[in-house]
Amino acid sequence: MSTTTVTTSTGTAARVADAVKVYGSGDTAVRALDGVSVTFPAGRFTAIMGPSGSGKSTLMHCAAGLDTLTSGAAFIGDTELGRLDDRRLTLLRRDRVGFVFQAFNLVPTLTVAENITLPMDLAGRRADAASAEWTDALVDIVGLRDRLHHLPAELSGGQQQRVAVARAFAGRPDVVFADEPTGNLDSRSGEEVLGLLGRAVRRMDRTVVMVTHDPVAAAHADEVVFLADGRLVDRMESPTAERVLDRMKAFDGKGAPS
Ligand SMILES: Nc1ncnc2c1ncn2[C@@H]1O[C@H](COP(=O)(O)OP(=O)(O)OP(=O)(O)O)[C@@H](O)[C@H]1O
Repeated sequence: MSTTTVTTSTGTAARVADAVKVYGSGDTAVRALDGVSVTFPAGRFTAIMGPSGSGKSTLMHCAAGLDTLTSGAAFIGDTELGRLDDRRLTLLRRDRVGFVFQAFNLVPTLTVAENITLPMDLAGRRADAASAEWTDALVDIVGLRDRLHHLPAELSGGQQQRVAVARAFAGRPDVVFADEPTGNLDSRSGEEVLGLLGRAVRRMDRTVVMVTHDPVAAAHADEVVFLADGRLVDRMESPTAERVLDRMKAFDGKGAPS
């Protein structure tokens, strides 16, 4: 089954070039990103790791168009985010980007089914037969068919996050950004969610970029990029939890390794 909608000619789902992000100004200025260039290839699962405060969330937010860079450029496909006005940026986020957050962020008054289709309903895309078929397939993939008419509060945390994963992929976005998606889950539910993200990439040609603290979570990715002090300091293909943990130990207490 080919479900890919938009990938670019370069096979790049998202990227940032010479990304600098400075919070505040003067003596209190914090350089959260200090010249990061990184590509997130289409059809791949990339994890972003690094010590606390290294700039992981800032990178994700700027790459996803949730925040703006101080200098440099961020692209979704071939579209440079800094060139879009607010309205076009909002539409791009709605139509081409999916999000999974640590806190699930489901709408409590909507059922599981309504939460999953919400982005498409907002975009007026529900009538499309292919979209309906895709959503139906997603419901099975995330294993929520028997919960479709429940409210989020009636689900476990793991089930709620699976709804959030289905919602993120529902509009067949170019890229899904996940910020600590297993941070609120026990290890079994976390494994289920990570397995889902991995299957979406490998079996359905999706693209995932995930920020995580957890080497076990990062091991589900095809590649890990490591940040330290706002800089990209390493990349690791085909990670294992053990190798990621070893790499992270090198950061302990001393920021970027020399
Ligand atoms: N809104 C903000 N205002 C000022 N400084 C900020 C803001 N957001 C982040 N920072 C600072 O920017 C740096 C990078 O923060 P960021 O949250 O991106 O790191 P992180 O690697 O995601 O950290 P963690 O793993 O602890 O979530 C930190 O020094 C942080 O204190």
